[in-house]
Amino acid sequence: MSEAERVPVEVAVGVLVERDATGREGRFLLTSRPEGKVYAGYWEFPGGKVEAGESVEQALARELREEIGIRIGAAHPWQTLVMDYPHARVRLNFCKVFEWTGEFQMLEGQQMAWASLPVQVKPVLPGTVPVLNWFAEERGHAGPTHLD
Ligand SMILES: Nc1nc2c([nH]c(=O)n2[C@H]2C[C@H](O)[C@@H](COP(=O)(O)OP(=O)(O)OP(=O)(O)O)O2)c(=O)[nH]1
Repeated sequence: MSEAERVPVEVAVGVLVERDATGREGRFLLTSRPEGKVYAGYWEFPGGKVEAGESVEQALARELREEIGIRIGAAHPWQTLVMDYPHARVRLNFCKVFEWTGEFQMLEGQQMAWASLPVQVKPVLPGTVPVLNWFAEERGHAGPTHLD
């Protein structure tokens, strides 16, 4: 099958963003991919594959509970992006999340980092780079968005 014909796997991705009292957006949460997964150790936004019968929002709530131990409030659909990796073609459904409850627990042995631009943790996953560019646009950030 050619690249263009591969049906994308739907992925729900949570972009947790801190907001101040005026609603201005601040730091966002990055997590590292656990050992044993493709791109282990690369930094991304938490999330995972949508299972049969689930909506993106349901998948996101489940993944964030399973992976980082929190319960989320509303998921706000933000951007979508299809990425072709050698291992899979994925459609990333990025949702912003501003409200959650519970303590963060890295239940798969990941690491977490509250980040702002330019992101200091590395390496970042290829699918993370466009998100940093969207943040840069929204925030009027000029210059690099992450370290190489
Ligand atoms: N979670 C997440 N996945 C991303 C991001 N950017 C990106 O390209 N991806 C890709 C990597 C993977 O190919 C796919 C997500 O699959 P995954 O392996 O994390 O999903 P999962 O937790 O359901 O994993 P599994 O049950 O199959 O082990 O999307 C991102 O920011 N977050």
